Amino acid sequence: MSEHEPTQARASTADAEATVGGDEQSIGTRTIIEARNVSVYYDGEQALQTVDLEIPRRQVTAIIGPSGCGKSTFLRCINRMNDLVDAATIEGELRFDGTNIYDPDVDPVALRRRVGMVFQHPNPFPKSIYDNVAYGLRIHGRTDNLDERVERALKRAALFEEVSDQLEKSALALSGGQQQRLCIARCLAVDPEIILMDEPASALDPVATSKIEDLIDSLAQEYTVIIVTHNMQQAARISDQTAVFLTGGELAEYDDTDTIFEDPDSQRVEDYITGKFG
Ligand SMILES: Nc1ncnc2c1ncn2[C@@H]1O[C@H](COP(=O)(O)OP(=O)(O)OP(=O)(O)O)[C@@H](O)[C@H]1O
Repeated sequence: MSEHEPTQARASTADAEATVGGDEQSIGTRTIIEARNVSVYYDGEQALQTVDLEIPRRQVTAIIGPSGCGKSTFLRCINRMNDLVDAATIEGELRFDGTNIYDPDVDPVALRRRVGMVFQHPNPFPKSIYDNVAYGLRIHGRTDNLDERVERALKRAALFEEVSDQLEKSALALSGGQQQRLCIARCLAVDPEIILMDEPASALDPVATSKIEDLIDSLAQEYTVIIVTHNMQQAARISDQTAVFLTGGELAEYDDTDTIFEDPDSQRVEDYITGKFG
């Protein structure tokens, strides 16, 4: 399928890199996130069940499943956003480049610079377009060549051409799709390695959605993208791997996207994919 050609090309690049430097390095190079027995509880109620999952670098991994099955919970584990939820407790290990991000000496703020996040509803600050993108750079004290950094982030988010002559305009005056690409630019400005996206296009119209999908495809050349989506066609179009969570927070199946959609292992996943429930 032609839609999948770019992803196949990315997979080959990752595999080629993975072979550099012997076995140990090859595993470390290809896998960026490794979840081992990750369980999450909210006030003692289990929302994720002993999830084991390895996410490869510089590819798009989709997380799908019915409402309430723990997709966002898993995504929020990867940048420790669940730390901000008092009711949440997490068990197991979640390794980022081999380091357990829940080790006591890991600084969640530093982690969140490396693992950026984009939410369902675009949430630009009530500031100018420029100041939105510069925000994280200023917080992290990276203000040298600020104009260049802002421009680069806007270009990477495929927004620069549309806003280059109005950088001082309020971000809130942009369309919903532009606001979402601005939020992606804000996230990219601080050079993350992973971008978490929680239904980034579900509040957008089809044209804006298609722009976000094209952008995700190009971002995966430089970044690891992990996206939660309710839209199965979207997962099939843009992702290399798909993880299917089912009710109760169980990871039912995880495989190449083509396999999940064309030849899933279990009847339950097939029923979900074919819309029998969910
Ligand atoms: N802050 C919270 N406090 C208590 N329970 C929560 C909290 N966040 C999520 N939950 C519960 O955890 C379970 C998983 O929720 P989560 O939002 O991760 O699911 P989801 O698959 O992303 O759902 P949706 O597709 O509807 O967004 C649900 O039962 C939800 O009610």
